[in-house]
Amino acid sequence: MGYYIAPRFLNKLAVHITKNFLNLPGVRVPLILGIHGHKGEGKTFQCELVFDLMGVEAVHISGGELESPDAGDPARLIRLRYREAADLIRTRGKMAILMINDLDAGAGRFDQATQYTVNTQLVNGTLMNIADNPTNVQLPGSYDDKPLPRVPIIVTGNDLTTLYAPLVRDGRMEKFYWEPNREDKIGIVGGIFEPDELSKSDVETLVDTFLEQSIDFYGALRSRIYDEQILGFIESVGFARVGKQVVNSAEKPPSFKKPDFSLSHLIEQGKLIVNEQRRLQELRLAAAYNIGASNSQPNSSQDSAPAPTTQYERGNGSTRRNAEVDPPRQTSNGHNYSKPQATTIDSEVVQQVQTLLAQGYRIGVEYVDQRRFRTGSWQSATVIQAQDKSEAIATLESCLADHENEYVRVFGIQPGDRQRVMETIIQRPSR
Ligand SMILES: Nc1ncnc2c1ncn2[C@@H]1O[C@H](COP(=O)(O)OP(=O)(O)OP(=O)(O)O)[C@@H](O)[C@H]1O
Repeated sequence: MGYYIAPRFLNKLAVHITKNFLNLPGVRVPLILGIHGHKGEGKTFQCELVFDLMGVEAVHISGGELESPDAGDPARLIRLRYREAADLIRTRGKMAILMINDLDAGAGRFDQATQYTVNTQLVNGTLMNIADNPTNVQLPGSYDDKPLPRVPIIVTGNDLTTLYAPLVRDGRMEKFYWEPNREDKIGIVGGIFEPDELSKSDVETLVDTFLEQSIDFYGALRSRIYDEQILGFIESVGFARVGKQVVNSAEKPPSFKKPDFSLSHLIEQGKLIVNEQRRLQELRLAAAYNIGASNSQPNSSQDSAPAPTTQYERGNGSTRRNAEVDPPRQTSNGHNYSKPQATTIDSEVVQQVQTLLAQGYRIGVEYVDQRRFRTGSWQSATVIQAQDKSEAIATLESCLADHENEYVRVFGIQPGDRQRVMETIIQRPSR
């Protein structure tokens, strides 16, 4: 496969790395480069391509390593890996960097309801400390007074605003928002399909047909084209024997003839993948399961109304409607629901809010525009702290007004483990 690196990406990374190895008089160079943007757009992959091209040694940490049951472990790991990279520079005389993938997944705070753990605080603090003193990074229990070479740090993430704000300030972290434009996509997709001899115009048509899709989609599409042949192979060997044939087999590995990489076939298969994405977005089975789970909460308040068990869809335009909501109802213990006030919000949503508040949940609100809806890149609008239903509904109404013509969803945030329940899309843009 002919890998293509978008020139903007290459330039940004090459300058950041090189600048950190130069001694520019009177210039304070940020140690960290934060590459952020939507998922699957090739942030990590292209970093690796740049490291290969430039002969840079990369020492990795992934976001998943930044939590641990033992407080302090991840911060120690960062210092350890930083010193490993410094050692590579010293002993091999090569450029080396520390690469932290998906930093926000490990050290971010996704909404006001998620708390910093001791580890996330320490990780943010450690990175700040290293950015301020890159030549003096010590491990607990020992002190090395020999200054270290400076090791540039590259972090990737979807939303770096979830990190501790002083860490991302300009002196410490240079930011690079990566969103490939049409030209970048044509170059990258051309590289992905290079072995399949797709013409330039076919690549352009493919990109234009699925312009909203991330780079990841095209890799998945290429892999999917092989599915028909693989199924043919499984059927020829037999479903029961295929395991023996492909794992530790003495026989020659199967070979496949070149599948149909015609443009029309690619578009047809691409549409199937898009349909699957759409179903995933719209079905939201997890939300339905959560609703079921929250219904069976043993300690749910007696005053709370039964939670709706299914999601509902809007008709045309928006889910919101002008409604004088439900009349007061009486619970089994004789308590009245207070009569809801007139609101522009659908009565089911009002009831959902009431249920969540009664069960002690906080209410998260997220929004996303039409384009990002397809990639599932929801952003936090607010977490409603109000205990009082009218106040909560008023906040929700103002959120809906702020995000008119965008998707808006609400969900309950369980106290303690902060799990989401009853996630429901309450507004959809009118097209
Ligand atoms: N330049 C490229 N050439 C070929 N394939 C690429 C290129 N860039 C990305 N890809 C494909 O896209 C996939 C996703 O890329 P990558 O994991 O780097 O995305 P990301 O932006 O880091 O995503 P996330 O934010 O979810 O971690 C890769 O596994 C690869 O298949």
